[in-house]
Amino acid sequence: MYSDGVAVIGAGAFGTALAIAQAAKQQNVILWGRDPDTMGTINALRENNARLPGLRLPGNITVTANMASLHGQMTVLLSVPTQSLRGFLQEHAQWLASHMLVVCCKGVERGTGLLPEEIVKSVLPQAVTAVLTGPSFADDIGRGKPTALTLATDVPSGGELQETLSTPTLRLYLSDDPRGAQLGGALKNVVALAAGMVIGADLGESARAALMTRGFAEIVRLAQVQGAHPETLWGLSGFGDLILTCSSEKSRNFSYGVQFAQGHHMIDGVTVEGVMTAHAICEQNLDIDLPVIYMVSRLLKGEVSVPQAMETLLQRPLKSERLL
Ligand SMILES: NC(=O)C1=CN([C@@H]2O[C@H](COP(=O)(O)OP(=O)(O)OC[C@H]3O[C@@H](n4cnc5c(N)ncnc54)[C@H](OP(=O)(O)O)[C@@H]3O)[C@@H](O)[C@H]2O)C=CC1
Ligand SMILES: O=C(CO)COP(=O)(O)O
Repeated sequence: MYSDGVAVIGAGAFGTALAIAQAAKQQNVILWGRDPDTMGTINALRENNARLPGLRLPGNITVTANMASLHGQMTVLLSVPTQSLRGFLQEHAQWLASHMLVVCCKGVERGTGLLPEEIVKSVLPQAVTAVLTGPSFADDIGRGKPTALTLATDVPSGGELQETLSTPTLRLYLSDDPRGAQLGGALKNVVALAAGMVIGADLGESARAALMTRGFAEIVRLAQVQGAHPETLWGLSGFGDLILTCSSEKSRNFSYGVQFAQGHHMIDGVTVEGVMTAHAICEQNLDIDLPVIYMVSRLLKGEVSVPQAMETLLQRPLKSERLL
């Protein structure tokens, strides 16, 4: 089942890295991107110099902008930004029906509050799906540095998929909680924005640790209310990814937060998933205590400054340190 190879959809940094990693294992890998000129350049250079410079694409990666290259029953890794996922699926639904669709993006859709796998199911109700998430920078994965991720799925063939996608350096742990895994991956980006703002505003590393911990409490709280298993969040897709993203300037979410606090804005065209995810959570008007997540959305909208946000958070009534 799904033994006709691996295709990666989205020739951004992550999609390119996943294709390179899979090329170490699979005989043939397809890397699909929407723009024929861009894909032509990537193919000619055998490098995605715009999104993942310095990494060579092995010869067994077919670089294409043609969805007809997908064939048989493939394992398809969906690596387009969350807010673009629905548009992509609607445009290309006819090519996707027979394949196992593995969602690799991290976020919550604005307007619907849906997680990526739910977006897939809303466009393609019959789709067989899984979620690949956890702590991993594209550059690390592309360079074959050791990485451990969560593969979360309800399908009985999850173990087979785990075998298919694991490589000697990419170690996948199986989970039966796609919802929890996706909430961890989406919400850690919002906390990473906040952590970046703390560092950018020179509020100190102690403040960052406090924010990460209380942000994690919010992630677990929200995930539990939304039907996830709290222990999923203690794993790679939650706690693991939170640590990575809040502590490295390689993270675009963290870096965006740093620059935001210093009055700069990152260039257009850079994927910073936490921005839309923060707003997507807020617009759901959930009856859950989420002070950090809500504050990030207000900061990004310009409703409060970083010093005002910190003062507001510090002045909240004192409480017990219960996680849930
Ligand atoms: N980079 C990383 O280290 C990691 C990223 N991720 C996740 O992977 C997802 C993708 O991120 P990443 O690859 O880094 O982002 P990038 O900004 O590097 O690339 C995004 C890619 O998506 C393409 N794209 C955007 N909209 C569409 C669309 N409607 N149809 C087809 N392609 C589209 C863009 O094409 P174009 O160039 O034409 O605009 C671009 O190639 C995100 O959800 C991110 O959170 C997860 C783990 C690690
Ligand atoms: O998801 C990631 C690491 O696991 C990548 O983080 P950024 O999107 O912030 O770069």
